[in-house]
Amino acid sequence: MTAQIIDGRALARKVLEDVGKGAAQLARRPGLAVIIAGDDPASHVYVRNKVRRAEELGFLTETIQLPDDIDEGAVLDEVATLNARDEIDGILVQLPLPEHVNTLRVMAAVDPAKDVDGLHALNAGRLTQGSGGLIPCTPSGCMKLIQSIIPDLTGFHAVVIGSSNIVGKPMAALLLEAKATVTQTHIHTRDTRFIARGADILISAVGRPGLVRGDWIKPRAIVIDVGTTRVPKVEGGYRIVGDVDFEEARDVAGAITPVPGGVGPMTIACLMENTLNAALVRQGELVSA
Ligand SMILES: Nc1nc2c(c(=O)[nH]1)N[C@@H](CN(C=O)c1ccc(C(=O)N[C@@H](CCC(=O)O)C(=O)O)cc1)CN2
Repeated sequence: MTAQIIDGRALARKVLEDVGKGAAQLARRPGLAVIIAGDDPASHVYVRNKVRRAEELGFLTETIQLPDDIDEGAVLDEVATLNARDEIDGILVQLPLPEHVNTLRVMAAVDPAKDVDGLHALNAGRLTQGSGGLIPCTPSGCMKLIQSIIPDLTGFHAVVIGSSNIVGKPMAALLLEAKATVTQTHIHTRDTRFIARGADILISAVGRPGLVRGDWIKPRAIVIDVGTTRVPKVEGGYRIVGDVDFEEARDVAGAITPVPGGVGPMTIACLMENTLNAALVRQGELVSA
């Protein structure tokens, strides 16, 4: 058996098309501001791609580039300035931040109504209660990918490998809200392979290339690979690899996301969707994201 490949680029195009239509209805174009601190090359690629997509949709964009040695107070000042600007609907602080800057304090400073990353405690809390709010982009994209294969997840067993605030935890909350039975693993979990083998839907969000082997996968399961690790090539440059051993997995799984071209493009599309939703709420067109 060869797994169906879930095409993240194609699904992202559809999401972006809908976002474009929604944005065209607004009196004022959505505004997205991105803060990036430091010189991490991958972060710069992601930010450039986000800004490019936003501009293609006609959004107002602004990138605030800060040095690696910026102090936390200065980052908080930038966030406060953006919070106060009416034409900015969405604020995104690219992660990781430099080590000396406390990520949770910066997230807490973002106006929850403009928190298009869904990482403010208020939005994270609303997600666990199923009471709306802005949802982190990668898990939101994963849900769309999963539901493109199984629209109704009631009673399916989902296993989430990884427990980060940005992917693992919100992913588990979304799956629970969709009535799946959820198991979450973390760094101290014993025998992750055994747990993974029980999954109808397996999501790996760890950032360890090749962690998930073919014998970790239940036959016909849906496999969502969130890993995007840059591995240097001998001839120079790099390639992007996921957490899943794709060649082994495709012989066992029912459907699988590729890396690249799976979750990554959906992350950016869902950021655009969140920015539109934040703009709709702020312009009084929607009660809640
Ligand atoms: N504030 C945030 N920081 C980070 C997030 C996030 O959601 N919010 N997620 C990741 C990185 N990320 C977005 O910022 C991201 C990663 C990968 C892709 C993507 O499109 N990947 C492509 C390959 C791109 C390449 O060639 O490098 C793919 O998988 O097809 C988009 C966004 C950490 N930080």
